[in-house]
Amino acid sequence: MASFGFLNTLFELLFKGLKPAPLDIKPYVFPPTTKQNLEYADLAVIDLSKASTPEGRKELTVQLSRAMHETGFFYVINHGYTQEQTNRIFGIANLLFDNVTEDEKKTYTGKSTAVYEGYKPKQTWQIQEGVRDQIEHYNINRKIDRRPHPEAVRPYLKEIQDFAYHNHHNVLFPVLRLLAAGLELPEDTLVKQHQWDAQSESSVRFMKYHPRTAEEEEKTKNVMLKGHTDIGSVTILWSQPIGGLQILSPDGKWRWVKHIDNALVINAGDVMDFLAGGFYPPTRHRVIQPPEDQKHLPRLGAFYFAMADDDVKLVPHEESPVLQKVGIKRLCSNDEAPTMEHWRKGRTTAYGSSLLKPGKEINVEEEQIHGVTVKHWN
Ligand SMILES: O=C(O)CCC(=O)C(=O)O
Ligand SMILES: [Fe+2]
Repeated sequence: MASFGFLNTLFELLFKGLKPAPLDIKPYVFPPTTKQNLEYADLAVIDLSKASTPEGRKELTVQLSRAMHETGFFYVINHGYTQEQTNRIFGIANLLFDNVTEDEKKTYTGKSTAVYEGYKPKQTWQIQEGVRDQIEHYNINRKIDRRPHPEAVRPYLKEIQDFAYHNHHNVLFPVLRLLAAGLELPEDTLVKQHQWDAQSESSVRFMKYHPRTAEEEEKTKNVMLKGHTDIGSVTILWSQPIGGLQILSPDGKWRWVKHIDNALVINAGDVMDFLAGGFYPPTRHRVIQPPEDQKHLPRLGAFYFAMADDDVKLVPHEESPVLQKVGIKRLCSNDEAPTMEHWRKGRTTAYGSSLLKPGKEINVEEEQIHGVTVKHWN
């Protein structure tokens, strides 16, 4: 036995000696936050570390369900990733845009119109007056080995997989439990509709907004990503210092979302509206040109877009005592309700390419997806 131990140690020493140095990446340096005085939205800050005790969960349920019901956006802090881990994810994200040739990007560009996979090149979406977007994104299903990925990120796939897992289990699940508790439903009601192992498109997305020409800015009135609601149930946005994200407050005013170091910005999408019978409405938001002192900089983002499992029928949880009290706001009848898969395909295929019709409200355009009116804000 002893000699085996010795051989093992010798082997390990030799092997370690031959192993390449740990792979390092150029750290992504976050630019400074804006010095401009902007009108910021007043958003609740949820300390997720409190979710580990029953008393903490009680407190968070009230705080979070009110934020989701009234504002639709909130911050999460103490989510379990350190600032260093977050910085590293942004460093890896940046490789996908800066360290991959245009040719290789073409190879990994998503071919499907019904799901985002791989790259979405710039200029695929209509914004206004013939101007198209300057946003690149790279979308990765949480089961990251479902597709191959560009060479530049292959050494970091484990970290991207861990990132997806962390978003799903350590952020999405606690949030879904608190949202269910806010509807007085069993804690796991929404978690069961978002299973890690189910067929679903819950995905990581890295995005890069490139600065635009003065003409593009003028024609779009500085809108980089039109006002919209998200397709899925919950969106987790990893806060980064370049401004531009705005939410439409209930008083009809667009307000900026302020950056908080290593915080998450979380919002509900259409699917939460369906499942919660209107109690957690999807938040209307957009991205405009960053403030004066940042507008020359590219804007890098990291997100987790959670969707329900593909086979989930998007009907409200009528059994909720809260919904029975306040009433259900239906988007369609239960008979006509789409499944998650139908909704995703309908929304993704139409996004940025369908012909929008003027809506009833000013500056609002509309389209019909599976008989449900979807609005876009200018
Ligand atoms: O870039 C952002 O801050 C928000 C992006 C967004 O709203 C989206 O991709 O749905
Ligand atoms: Fe969005």
